[in-house]
Amino acid sequence: MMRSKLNKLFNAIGIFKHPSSSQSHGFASNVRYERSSMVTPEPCEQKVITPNAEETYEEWLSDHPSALNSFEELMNTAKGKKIVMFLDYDGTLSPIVNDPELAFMSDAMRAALREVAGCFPTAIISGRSRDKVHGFVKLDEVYYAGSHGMDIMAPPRKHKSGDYNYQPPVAVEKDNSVIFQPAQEFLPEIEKIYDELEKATKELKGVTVEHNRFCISVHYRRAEEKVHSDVKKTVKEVLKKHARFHATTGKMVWEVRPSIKWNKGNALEYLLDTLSLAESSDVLPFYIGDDRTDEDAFEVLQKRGQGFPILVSQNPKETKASHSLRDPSEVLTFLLRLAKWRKNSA
Ligand SMILES: O=P(O)(O)OC[C@H]1O[C@H](O[C@H]2O[C@H](CO)[C@@H](O)[C@H](O)[C@H]2O)[C@H](O)[C@@H](O)[C@@H]1O
Repeated sequence: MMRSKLNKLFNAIGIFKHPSSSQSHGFASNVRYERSSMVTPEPCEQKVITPNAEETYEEWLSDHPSALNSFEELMNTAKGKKIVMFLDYDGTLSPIVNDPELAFMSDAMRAALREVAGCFPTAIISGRSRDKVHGFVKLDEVYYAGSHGMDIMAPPRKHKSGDYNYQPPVAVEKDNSVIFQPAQEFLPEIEKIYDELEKATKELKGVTVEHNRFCISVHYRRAEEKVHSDVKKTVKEVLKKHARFHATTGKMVWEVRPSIKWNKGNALEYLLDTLSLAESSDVLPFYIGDDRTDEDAFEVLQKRGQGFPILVSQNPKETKASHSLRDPSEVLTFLLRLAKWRKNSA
């Protein structure tokens, strides 16, 4: 009720067009290929500007209560359940900053994450390359899925054969872990696209291209507003030559990715499976994320009817998350409370 009222308001004032999230949803028993397409949302952040933003946020909170204020309630559900913690990186574990290379995680956040990972299986599912996010987080007790879930370092237990029709070209054991990379065959073309994007954006001041291994980010946070539409045109132009790829929008970024039906939601399911928890009725997954691509994982939890999808946002946003946290500092508090709860209940 409240949500639909808000949506009407947003539509009426022409802001906040929430796209269907980046890839198709549900648990893919196969990795399927999608027709290449550019998504249509404008390359801008989901900003909500209202005369009385705080009041609107309060209203939104009644639909997506703070995970901190609801902590006791959440933990009542958790009793006797196996908690698994999934987290996004940028905007969740680290604050959004102008330079993507400087999105460091605080020592306090690292310590909290280490605590949580000592209590529950913990995974980070990021749009960044797996190596880069590991470089920021620097914890070996956490599982990492990079490139929006297209590059997973899973626990040292192979998924049950037969669950996935698609087998990656290479599933290697490394440091006792399994690497799952459903988009491996796209790598040579990704290199070409990266070079083309670098060349095509060279003259666009403030625009940078980030190689995320199985996807590429074209950042325009540091570009003047008048350049934003040129960025979109450039990305579109480059993609015309690459029919097996498409682009989605994030926070001041275009993300170019292979058109396969594999997203953060699939990565979440895959990791649950490797933990032997996919079929378990007493698993309780949490997923905390701030961006559109996290909605795919929220939807998986919603469909499973298990666990808590938590959106990190200071603004009202349409989301499949059940709960919310305002910013990474609230994520930190939440992680600390969770670890403390575990220790007290053990
Ligand atoms: O899935 P995530 O871990 O949230 O990654 C999504 C993108 O995050 C990064 O970009 C965003 O954060 C940057 C640093 O705060 C910011 O400068 C940028 O404007 C944001 O879009 C990352 O650099 C991208 O490659 C990821 O795709």
